[in-house]
Formats: sequence, structure tokens, C-alpha cells
Amino acid sequence: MNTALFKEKLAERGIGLSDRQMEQFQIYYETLVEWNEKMNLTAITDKEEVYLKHFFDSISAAFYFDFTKPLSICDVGAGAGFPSIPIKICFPHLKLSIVDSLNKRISFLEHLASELELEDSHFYHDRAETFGQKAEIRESFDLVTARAVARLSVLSELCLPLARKGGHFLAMKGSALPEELKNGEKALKTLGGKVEDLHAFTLPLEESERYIVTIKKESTTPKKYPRKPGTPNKSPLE
Ligand SMILES: C[S@@+](CC[C@H](N)C(=O)[O-])C[C@H]1O[C@@H](n2cnc3c(N)ncnc32)[C@H](O)[C@@H]1O
Repeated sequence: MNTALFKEKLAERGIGLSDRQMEQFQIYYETLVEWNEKMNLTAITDKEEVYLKHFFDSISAAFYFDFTKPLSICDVGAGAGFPSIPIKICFPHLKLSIVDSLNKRISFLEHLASELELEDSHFYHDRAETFGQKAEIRESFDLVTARAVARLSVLSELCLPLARKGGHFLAMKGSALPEELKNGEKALKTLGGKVEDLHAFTLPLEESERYIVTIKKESTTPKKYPRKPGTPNKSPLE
């Protein structure tokens, strides 16, 4: 997707980008490719592919969730910043936190945020399992996002404890989502979540299938979740 089509397709969805925001995406692309030579951030480096499969794909969350409101967001396992940094570029008023267990990726994100002059952005090197047990962090975010981190039953245990009661968890998933949802029912119930919205979406040009699922945090998560690092993955709540 070239930059003109990127801008046009977002405008069609009501997301208008200024010259400065387009420049921020250009800086993001250049910084990603430069740092990718020193560390493993992404397998995708072709410019048009990055704009489609990372930038546009990340922003597609905003086709189905209202990011124009003041929101505190936590992106779990953002890696090179997806989906939350593209969303933050489009909606600069958001208060953003990212937690990732790989310190090198956190260093990249801190550098990137300074290059992009992002305000109100906070980066934590931690595992979601321990982050979600911190009293000052737990159940504090309006929205928790995650793209491509783990299957839904596992991801729910990492993400739902971070969302405040009445807040949301938004997962961006591939074609396995319908199966994951069936297996994730028990986890959602145990952790206080309920599916509110589910959208199938095909990425333009290459037509691959995506799902965006929004889960409402209806009740407080029992204190024992998330369990200790590695346990959600080893013994999922299925
Ligand atoms: C496959 S990458 C996905 C990155 C990004 N969300 C994307 O869509 O491109 C998964 C990321 O999650 C992080 N991660 C995996 N398990 C985690 C955990 N338990 N707590 C925090 N981060 C975790 C990894 O370090 C990695 O950066």
C-alpha cells in the first residue's frame, strides 16, 4: 500500500491524517528498518508492506472502537509498537502504556517515541503476568490491546486483569479466532470478561482475513489472575 493509498483508505474511514502525522509514519518506517538491522523487530521491511500489514492493520482497530474519547490504553506485547503506536499517531490525545517482556524492544520503543515526539507514552519492561499483579497498575486501564501475542484463552489472562471494571480488552487476531473464541469462553468468564463485539475484516489489496474482538470487563478479575509467569501459557484456562 503506497502512502497516498494509505492516507486515502484511512480518510474513507473518517481518519484524516495531517502532513505531520504522515511525516511521523515516515519516521516510524525509517526507524523500524534501521533498528531492524541490529535486532529482530519485524520480518516485513518492504515499505508498502509495512504500511499495509503493520500501520493500516494496526489502525483498523479504530474502525470498530471509538478512539476519539480520552482513554488510557495498555498494549500488551507490542513488540515493535503494534497496534498501539500507529493508533497513538492517529489519536495523539491517548494516554499510552506499553508492556513487553523483551528489553531490546522497549529500548527501540523509547527511542521511537522520542523521534516521533509522542507525548504521554510510557514503556515498561515486564511480563504481563507480573505487571498485572502490581496494585497501582492492575484494573487501571480503560482499554487493553494486543495483536498476535498468544491465543485468546492465554491472552485474556494477560490482558483482562489490566482493564478497569467497565473497560475493554481489544484483541486483533487472524483466521484462527472463531476456534480460539470457543476455547476461550471459560477464560473470559473466569476473568470477568464478555464478548461485546466481533468484526471480521479483510485487509485491502491482499485480502487476508482478520478479526477484531472487543471484550467488556464486566466484573473484577479474581486476585489470583494472572498466575505466575509462564503458567497462563502452560495451563490455559480452557
Ligand atoms: C509476536 S510479537 C507481536 C508484536 C506486536 N504485537 C505485533 O503485532 O507485531 C509478541 C510480543 O509479545 C511479547 N510478549 C510475549 N509474551 C509476553 C508476556 N507474557 N508479557 C509481555 N510481553 C510478552 C514478546 O516479547 C513480543 O514482543
